[in-house]
Amino acid sequence: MTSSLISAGLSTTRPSTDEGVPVSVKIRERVKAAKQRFHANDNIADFIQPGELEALLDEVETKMQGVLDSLVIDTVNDHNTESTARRVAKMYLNEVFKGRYMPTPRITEFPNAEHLNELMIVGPITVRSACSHHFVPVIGRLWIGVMPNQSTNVIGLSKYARLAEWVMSRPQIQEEAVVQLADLIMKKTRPDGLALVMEANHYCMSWRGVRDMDSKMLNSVMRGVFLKDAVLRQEFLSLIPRQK
Ligand SMILES: Nc1nc2c(ncn2[C@@H]2O[C@H](COP(=O)(O)OP(=O)(O)OP(=O)(O)O)[C@@H](O)[C@H]2O)c(=O)[nH]1
Repeated sequence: MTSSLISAGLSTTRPSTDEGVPVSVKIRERVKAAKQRFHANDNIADFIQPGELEALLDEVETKMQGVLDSLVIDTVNDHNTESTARRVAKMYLNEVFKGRYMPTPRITEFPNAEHLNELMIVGPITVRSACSHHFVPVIGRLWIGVMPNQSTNVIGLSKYARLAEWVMSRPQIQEEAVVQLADLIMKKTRPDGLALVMEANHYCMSWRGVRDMDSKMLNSVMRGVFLKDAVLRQEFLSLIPRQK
């Protein structure tokens, strides 16, 4: 009787083997075990367990405080920066890089009852991202052209903007961001064709570095019928009102 009580007590107080292991390490080990990538512009939501995002926020706050300390900023006496480490951690995890940590937005699908296969364009969708190199803003706009498939469902118009936000709210480079978004829309909607144009200001070129205020980066991705049909491609490009 006594011995069974003692062993029961022992088993409830025994420390778990990963106690003290930073939550970022636990998440990283899961991603590695699944042989997945965790580049800056990858989504890792599948590897984060309930409650871990809050623990990750605490961990990033602590590390950010270390950065402020190394920048020799008196966060104890400076009322402006005393909560900056927490603010920056929240901004990264819950706002500007949330597309790494949150699952894919839910997409409402509607039957393509009329078997429509006419060109549809949505835009300009505002792009808010950050460059992977310096973590400073990339702000721009994008246009999406879709040639629906007569036999697949159509998705709600706002969902293009939601998918774009999910992909862009990660550290990105523009060339990879547009390809990621095109792949995602192709996977979700299976249209006959997809055209995507993005133009953006990169603050790493204006706020710092060469400090060129006017140059933008422009790029496009064409898939399916937009690749094969030059007239359709031209129709899309002529309809997007870029100069406004
Ligand atoms: N191709 C591409 N380059 C980008 C993008 N965003 C930023 N860059 C560039 O990435 C480069 C990073 O270059 P590095 O030479 O490693 O960094 P750096 O020494 O800070 O460079 P400078 O910006 O020239 O001062 C810079 O030339 C940026 O302009 C992007 O979306 N695509």
